[in-house]
Order: sequence, then C-alpha cells, then structure tokens
Amino acid sequence: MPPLNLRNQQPGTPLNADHAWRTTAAHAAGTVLFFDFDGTLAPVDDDPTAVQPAPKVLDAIEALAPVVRRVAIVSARPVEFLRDHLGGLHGVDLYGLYGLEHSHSGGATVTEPAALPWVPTMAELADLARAELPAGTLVEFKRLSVALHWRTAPQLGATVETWGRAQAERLGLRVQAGRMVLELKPPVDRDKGMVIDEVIRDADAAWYFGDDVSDIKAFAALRARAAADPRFFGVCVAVANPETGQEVADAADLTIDSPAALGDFLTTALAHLR
Ligand SMILES: O=P(O)(O)OC[C@H]1O[C@H](O[C@H]2O[C@H](CO)[C@@H](O)[C@H](O)[C@H]2O)[C@H](O)[C@@H](O)[C@@H]1O
Repeated sequence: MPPLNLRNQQPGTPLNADHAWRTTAAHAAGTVLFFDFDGTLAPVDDDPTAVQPAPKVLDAIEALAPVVRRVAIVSARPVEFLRDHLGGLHGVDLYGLYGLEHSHSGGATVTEPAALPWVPTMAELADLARAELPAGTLVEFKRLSVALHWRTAPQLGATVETWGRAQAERLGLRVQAGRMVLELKPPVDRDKGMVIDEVIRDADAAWYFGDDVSDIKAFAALRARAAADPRFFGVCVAVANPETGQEVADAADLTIDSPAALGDFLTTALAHLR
C-alpha cells in the first residue's frame, strides 16, 4: 500500500493505507464510502457513452456495501446512466448531476425541484452548442446540464471554453470545469461537497475517491467534518490522471494509479473490513 500524504491529513491519523483501513474497520458500521464515477470507477474513453467500470471494482463495492453503513456514487452523470453502468449494484446510493438527482438503494430517482424549470433552457443550449461550436466538439445533453467536450480535438479547448462561459453569463448558468470538458448547470446550490456534507452528518468515518476538480469540494467536506469533530475519520483518495491529477492529488491523502488499481485497492480493503 502506498504511504498517505500527510500534508492534508488531520494530526494523529494513520501513516499508511493498511493502517487507515484498520482504523476504519473499528468504525465500519458508521463508515460511508463515496466514489466518483468517470476516471475513478471507470477509465476515461474518448466516447462518454462507451465507458465501463474497471475490472474488480463493482465486485469489491458490492462486497463492501453490507460491511459499512453506506456506499454512495457521487457523479456528474445522470442517475439513470449510473444505474445502467453499475450492473444493478445492491445497497448503493446514487447521486447524479452533482446531487441534483438521487436514488437511494435502488429506489426511484428524485430530482431537485428547483432545477426542473431549467430543463428547456438546457435543451436549447445543447442545440445551440451543436449548431455553433466547431466540428470536433462533443455536446453531451444531460437534461439538467450540458457538457462541452474537446477530448478528441484538444486544439478547440480555448474556443469551447470561451463560448461556454459566455453562454453561462448570458443565461445565468453555473460552470464546472473538468477533464477536457466544460459543464454548464442551472444556478441551483448543489455540488459534490454539499452531498457529502449531508450524508456524513451522523457518520464516524468516510472515504472519498475521486479524480477531477469537482471532487475537491467533496474532499473539503470531509476535511470540514474532521475539523469540527476530531473523532471523525476522513480519508481523501485521488485517482491519478494527466489532466487534473496533480491538483486533485495535492488535495488528497493518498493517490491511486488508475481505476484498475482501485479495484485491487478495494479488494485489499475488504480483507480489513470483514
Ligand atoms: O463526476 P464524474 O462521474 O467524474 O463525471 C465527470 C464527467 O465525466 C464524463 O466526462 C469525462 O469522461 C469521459 C468518458 O471517459 C471523457 O470522454 C471526458 O473527456 C471526461 O471529461 C462525462 O461525460 C461528463 O458528463 C461528466 O461531467
């Protein structure tokens, strides 16, 4: 197991991942495990519709779910997408569109009511993006957000970003930068940090695994909880990548090489928690 990055850790916490899992095991019934989806559970692909979780990841999560209090996927993807791509995982909560949607343990998808009036605006924005942005831009319409991708045409990044930020200003939307993507969202107060803050209120421990800048807000929520309650044990884990990897690793306690390595890491964790 790699060493923890102690720069961000609260004093007195364990020195390595094995030790961190053993500490977690003592509070397993009060532990929440959070996972981002793209770049964390699933390796990145040029085509956002073609991604699949890395080997071992789903089996490990399914085995961990009954051992801890909760497992939650916290993603910018819609809940339906997560449901389709997680192979019917049992006992797992899904938070989609940065928490604008959620589904608890296989239940119905609930959408944040304040966001619903923005569906027509987002649909029009997606149409406009397809009409105005240069060929090579990939426009992903997600009902309550529009993601503008340039992974297959990196030279378009600045153009797409300038266009997206101008549209956000014109329409009163919020922007979220990511890995070769700019996302436009309704002006509704909801992000990954807010989701984590709510879910861990009565938890004793939590781990968050993420690869992108939006995940840093989730790390911050764990840090804030640990600062307010020294008995709370939080671990922030980055998944390495060439785009946002350094920024996310700098905010994390520990960095894992890839989604595939996460599968092995969680399989090892199981031995500590069972
Ligand atoms: O919160 P997440 O689950 O990490 O979602 C973040 C974005 O993920 C997807 O885009 C990223 O992955 C794509 C597929 O590997 C890749 O082609 C793209 O370059 C990445 O930015 C997703 O398509 C976006 O909607 C999410 O915002």
